[in-house]
Amino acid sequence: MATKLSLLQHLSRRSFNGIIKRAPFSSSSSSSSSSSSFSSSFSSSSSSNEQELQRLCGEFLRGCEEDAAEGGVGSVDLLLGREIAEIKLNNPKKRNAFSGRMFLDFEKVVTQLESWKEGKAVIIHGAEGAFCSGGDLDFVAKSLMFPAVGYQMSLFMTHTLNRFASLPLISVAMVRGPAHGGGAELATACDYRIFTRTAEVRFVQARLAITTGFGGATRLAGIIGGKQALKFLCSTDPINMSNGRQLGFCELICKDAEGLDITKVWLSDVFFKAPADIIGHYKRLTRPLDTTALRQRHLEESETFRETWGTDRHFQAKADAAAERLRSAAGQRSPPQSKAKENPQSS
Ligand SMILES: C[C@@H](C(=O)O)C(=O)SCCNC(=O)CCNC(=O)[C@H](O)C(C)(C)COP(=O)(O)OP(=O)(O)OC[C@H]1O[C@@H](n2cnc3c(N)ncnc32)[C@H](O)[C@@H]1OP(=O)(O)O
Repeated sequence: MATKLSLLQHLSRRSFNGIIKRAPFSSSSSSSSSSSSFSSSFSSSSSSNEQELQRLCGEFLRGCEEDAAEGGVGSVDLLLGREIAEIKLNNPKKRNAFSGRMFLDFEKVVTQLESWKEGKAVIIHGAEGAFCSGGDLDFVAKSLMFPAVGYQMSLFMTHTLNRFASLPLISVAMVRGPAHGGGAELATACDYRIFTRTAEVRFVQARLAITTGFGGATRLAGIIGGKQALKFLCSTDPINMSNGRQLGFCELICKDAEGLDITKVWLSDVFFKAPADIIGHYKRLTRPLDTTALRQRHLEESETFRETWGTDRHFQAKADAAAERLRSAAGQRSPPQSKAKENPQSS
């Protein structure tokens, strides 16, 4: 097994050599469609750190562009309404997992929202009965299983989610179905969460022998407190309709079919008496006092992620999790009588 794992890692490294060797990202380069807008929201420290962040994020995006050029699946769609924008994660065959193309799309959507002046709120949701199952495991296996590249992904997503969280809009994650791994982290980047009855937020990273990569641990602790966050991150237990409100993680629970409508009504009832610019001011005035410490913690989270990502232990845990999913899918498919035969006392 060890040889197999090392070989896989070697292959992953090779596939990213091209990306790592390419010319460093520069914010002035206009050739790359994705390199448009890294504002300075990640770190308030020196400009050389800022440049390094931009370089690493740019390298990650160029890898995503390659995936998109090779026909990578899925999209992140933006619908601008009069007061509310909707971001739809759209990769339903993979439970809206994030492909390279979707990482690219997401960054573009955040850039577009940064210049949307009329809006009051943004709702993020997933297509067809799921919120988001984290990173696309096929894209991850093909391209990312190398600590340096995992680190790029982590910096990129943390930075982009910080930009998203800083928008002068009320943000809501409308969670229907699974929000696992990076999907759970995405839900923590919103001001509020509304659950449907099937919502299941699970930080499954510990089972994969990795830590959170998109700033989710820091954010979860900010939402439900450090003591509770520690429990859900280590146990990988779900946050769902039975504990979500009590934890202060979600505001409301509604039927699956009504999720979007209820979210819009709730936004309008609670927030929309205020004009858009006043909402923007209050978003700014209610942000955490010590953003420098927060950013520092996010950087620490990305560095911890790099230590755990792409190790033999991670490969093994990922393979075990995949085998477990196959076993449980096969179990669900087997007819009830054969189960009864295996365990005659079960009826
Ligand atoms: C980036 C990293 C981070 O946090 O930093 C992460 O995100 S780590 C976390 C990475 N994510 C995960 O480990 C979640 C893996 N997925 C699951 O546990 C499960 O699929 C659930 C999300 C609970 C959904 O279960 P459910 O029974 O509803 O559906 P299912 O398992 O039959 O999945 C339907 C189809 O979607 C695919 N599928 C599901 N999740 C996927 C993913 N993340 N990447 C690629 N494909 C995925 C399945 O392989 C299957 O494909 P076929 O129809 O072809 O069989």
